[in-house]
Formats: sequence, structure tokens, C-alpha cells
Amino acid sequence: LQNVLRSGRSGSLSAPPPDRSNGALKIDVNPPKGTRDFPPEDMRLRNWLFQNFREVSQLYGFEEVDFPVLESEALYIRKAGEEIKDQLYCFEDRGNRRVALRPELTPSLARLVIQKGKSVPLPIKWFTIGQCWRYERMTRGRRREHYQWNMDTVGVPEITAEAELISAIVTFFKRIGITSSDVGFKISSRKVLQEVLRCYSVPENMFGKVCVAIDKLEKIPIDDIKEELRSAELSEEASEELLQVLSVKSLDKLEDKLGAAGEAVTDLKRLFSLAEEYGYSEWIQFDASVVRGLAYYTGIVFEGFDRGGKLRAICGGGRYDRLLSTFGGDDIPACGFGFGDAVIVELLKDKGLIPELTHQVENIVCSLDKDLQQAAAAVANILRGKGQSVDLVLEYKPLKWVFKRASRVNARRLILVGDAEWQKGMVGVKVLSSGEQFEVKIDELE
Ligand SMILES: CC(=O)Nc1cnc2ccccc2c1
Repeated sequence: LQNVLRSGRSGSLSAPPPDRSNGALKIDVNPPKGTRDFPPEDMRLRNWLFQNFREVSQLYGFEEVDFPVLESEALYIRKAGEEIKDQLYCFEDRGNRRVALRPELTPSLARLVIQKGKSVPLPIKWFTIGQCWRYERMTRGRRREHYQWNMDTVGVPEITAEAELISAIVTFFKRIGITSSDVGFKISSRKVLQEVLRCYSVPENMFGKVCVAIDKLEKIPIDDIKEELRSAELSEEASEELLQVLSVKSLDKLEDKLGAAGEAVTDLKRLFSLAEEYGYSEWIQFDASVVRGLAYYTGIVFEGFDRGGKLRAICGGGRYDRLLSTFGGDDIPACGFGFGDAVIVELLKDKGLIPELTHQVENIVCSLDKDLQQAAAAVANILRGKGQSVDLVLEYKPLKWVFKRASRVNARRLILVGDAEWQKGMVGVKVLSSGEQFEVKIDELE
């Protein structure tokens, strides 16, 4: 009744009628909050980036795989307080299943590896490029989706697998013009934390939680981190020692602290000597403070950073030897990385490395009078049959219009189907760059 009185209108008490002030219902033409459209120019840049992802993956002998963007929520229920879990884009579907838009790709890869079981011989080397989602309160105005390139090696316990993955990313950077003075990799191992925690007999099941807490260093106040460590059952002494170790700046000092026999030191030394062999030593540095924010890493972890210190991590990855067994699979070692499509573009813009990518078509075909439209289509067909791209003018247009379109679509040639020429089985050709014009027999068009 209140609504009726207020609006002075009878009829539905629910939402007000659509706005037809301009005579039609206008939907919101923007994409949902936090998501992007890819109009042609942006799609050309994305395709260029993804083509480089693909070519590097294939250069390293990796096979492409893909998974549904929708997964069971169960893949991401980890009790380590990760940010990725707080922001899960999850819901209950019409079958009352708890599902989620994937926030990362590694759990899907693990799922497929387990599903394939013994039918896929090890080592598995797979890569994928997929859209990942997060649901953030838009207060932070951050994106809710991005595309990630992942490469994963499953079934190789040796550090050689990590060395290959970093080499692949270095190769990618070089291909797009990024050098080791633009970016570097901070490298550490979670075994550093593990060895410290073992000294203070912290229970294993607190390991993921500790790593997630440590990953927030420099992002949240140190006292909040200490609080999180306390809730992970660390004593004051253990927390102090842990924070101490994380500020160690060299492998030698780490060796002084942890001893030379531990796996943390031996793994890292192996990786740095492999880097020598690959010739990418100047790209990497030991940095004990790198832990990465995903709970499942168990060994080497690394992240690509911009040396200008302006941007967030460009990429990141590491070893996750326990993930498959936590999903009920065999105890198979694995390592991989994720490389997002957002930060790298910011870096390329900063470095003036965004390539000039223009739309191009070889031919624009048009008929010079109304009843030669079919003839024009036949000419287009012949050219396409020879693998030549054709933008066929689909309705009769004055020549001025055609020239304008030819320059907009960046056509190399204009093919004119005119009555006089057609009678002789010929068409007119105008090379737009030189202005050269000639007639040619249709079956001699190439
Ligand atoms: C810089 C950026 O866009 N980051 C981003 C954007 N969307 C995401 C979606 C899911 C998980 C991580 C994400 C990360």
C-alpha cells in the first residue's frame, strides 16, 4: 500500500518498471564488475602474448591441456587461511552442488593427472592458458578475472624440473624484449621454513598456515603476522627465529644458519649451479623472504619481479610434492608456475615494448554495379580458395565508401568487379600502396 501511495501507481509492488524514457529498454553495455571485454585491438595484444606463451611451452616440449572454468569447490578448500580461498567465486548450482569458478589452475591439473592415473606415463609436462576468477568486494576496484599461463612438470623429484621452468620463463621474457635488467627472480625454498619449524617441533599440519602468514610480510603489520604465527602454535622464540632466517640475504649465510647438510641448502645450491649451465644466473637471486601465498608449495619457490619495484609479482611458482596425495592420488612430486596476463602488460607499457599489431586483409572485393553482387562473391570465393583473405563488400556502395573501408581494414589490394571487365572474364585490381591499377583474368588472380 505504501508503494502505491508513494508512487501513485497501481500494479506491481516489486522493482520499478524498466526505463523506457528513450522508447527502448537499455541494458548495461559494460561487462560485469571486475571483468574485461577484448575488442579487436586488445584481442590482438592478448593473442600476441598467448602465442608467445604457447611457442615457449612447445619449445620446451610441453603439451597443451585445458579444464572447465567451473570446478567443484572441494578443490580449493584448504585450511591455511589463503587469500585465494577468502575470495573464492563459489555458489550452489541448480543440482545443489557446491561449485566455484577456478581461482587458479594447478588443482585442475592435479585432478586430471589423478584421473588419468597410470595411463599417462611420467614425467608429465603440460601447459595451459586459462581464465581464473576471484570474488573481491569491489572496494579495492581490482579485477575479478585474469588469464594465467601455467607450465607444470609432474613426476620429477629433481631440481632439474624447477631449473627448466625458470629457463622457459627467461626464454619468454627474452622473446618479448624484457632483459635481466628489467626483471629478476627471487628464489627460496620452503624447506628453509620447514627446517626451522622442525627445530621448534611445530606440528607439520601448521606448515601451510605458517607459509601463508609469512607471505603477508610487507603486506600487513608485523604484529598481525606474529599473531597468525601464534595461532599456528609457534612459540615466541620460534617466531623470532623464523623471522630472523627470512631476512638472510645469501646462501652462504643460510648455510651458516641451517648447516650444509639440510635439503634447503642443497636444493638451492643445485638450482643455482643449474642456472649457470642454462646461462640465466644474472636473472636469479636467493631471497629467503619469498614464500608465495599458496599453501601447497613444499620446496623451491620463486617469483618474477620488476627491478623497478613498481609492480606486483609478474609470475610465481614452485614445487608442490604433496598436492596430488592430498587429493587422494599417489605420492607424485610436481612443480609449476603461474604467469598472469595483467602485470606483464603494465611492464611492457612501462618499457615501451607493446608491439604495433594492425588488422590486415589482403583483398577488399566490391561490385561496381548493383547486379554484380553475385559475381563479386564468386571472385571472393576464388581468392579465398587460394588462401587469400578477402573483405567482401556485402551491399552496393559508392567507390568513395569502398576506398575509405579499404584503408580502415588496411587492405593490400582493391578488386573491382565491373560490367565491362566481367563480360571479358576479367576484374580490375588496384594495389593500394602504389596506386598501380590493372586488369586480370579471374582465373589468373593470385
Ligand atoms: C593484477 C591482476 O589482475 N590480478 C588478478 C586478477 N584476477 C585474479 C583472479 C583470480 C585469481 C587471481 C587474480 C589476480
